[in-house]
Amino acid sequence: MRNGQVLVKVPASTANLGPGFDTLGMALSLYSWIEMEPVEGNTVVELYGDDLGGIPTDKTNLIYKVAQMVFAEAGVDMPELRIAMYSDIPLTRGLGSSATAIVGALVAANALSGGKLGEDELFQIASRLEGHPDNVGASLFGGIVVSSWDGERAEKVRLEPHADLEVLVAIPAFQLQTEKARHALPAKLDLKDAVYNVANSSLLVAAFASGRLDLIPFAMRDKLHQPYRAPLVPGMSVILERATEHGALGAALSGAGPTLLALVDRKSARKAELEAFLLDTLRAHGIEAETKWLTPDKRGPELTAGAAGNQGSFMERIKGEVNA
Ligand SMILES: Nc1ncnc2c1ncn2[C@@H]1O[C@H](COP(=O)(O)OP(=O)(O)O)[C@@H](O)[C@H]1O
Ligand SMILES: N[C@@H](CCOP(=O)(O)O)C(=O)O
Repeated sequence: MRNGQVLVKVPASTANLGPGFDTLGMALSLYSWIEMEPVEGNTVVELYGDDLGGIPTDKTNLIYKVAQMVFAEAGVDMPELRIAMYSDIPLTRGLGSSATAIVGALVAANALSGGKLGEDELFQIASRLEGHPDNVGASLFGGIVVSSWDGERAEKVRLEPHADLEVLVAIPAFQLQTEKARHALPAKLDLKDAVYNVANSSLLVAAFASGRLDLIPFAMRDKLHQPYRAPLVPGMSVILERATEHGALGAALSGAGPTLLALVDRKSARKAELEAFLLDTLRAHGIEAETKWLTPDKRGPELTAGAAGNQGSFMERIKGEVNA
């Protein structure tokens, strides 16, 4: 067991990117910070940030439970822990907050147990815990991650995002549990719709891999999950249909929603128009939302090791990075 603290900065993620349900993920420049250190006495979980209300601060916390799994897997005795977390990622909005917590806990606990588990082992555990590999893959490897999980093993290829890709998200003021949005999906699909999605998801991956941003408007269309989730997010159908008329390369529900996401060419002169279109459309459907301009995160988790009993508060240690 390593002494001292470890601090991990983990990116948020957007899953699916339209047609790539449970397969495509992209890391985003919106972050959570998780600090972990073994302590004498009892485990404490400190949560900072406006949006973390309701998350348990005892040993039922997801981060603690994931750390427990890592220590068991690495064959190391479970220590009592001090866990601190600050997050700029809104919870339950389709920006992969649960994946971020899982990945941050895995990376931090693995570092404390001497780095016994490799990246692939962490990816397997994370996919199993999350139940799909798209968000955890993006948060763990950064960039755009194409993954496939058969219920036992996940494989992935990471793609470097195009330098001109920018991302606009409109985050509605209401929460939507991923589980609820998964229950809105049908048990069976029409063959025509399945073919449509296989084709578009494959084309989208090829477009990302070859830098063909011009193919995004065509390839980002989906018939597998978004039509069924549309009733859960008023205004979503209009945004998905018409965002390209307002300067987007393509638009999608981010993960299971309710956040809506538009891919944009960084050089576009129509960013203000697009942002107004998203906000006005949601407002016309009775939904207040907040927009953020983001970029794809290319680094994945960033780990810093500090000394035990570091001076200053957790927030002082990450100050300067938050909202940077
Ligand atoms: N830091 C955290 N500690 C504990 N649980 C968390 C943390 N972050 C997220 N979660 C759990 O994940 C849930 C959100 O996951 P989910 O419904 O998949 O939405 P999303 O991942 O899109 O934000 C939260 O309601 C909470 O239970
Ligand atoms: N592929 C999943 C992605 C869920 O992402 P989240 O960020 O909403 O948790 C799905 O579409 O259900």
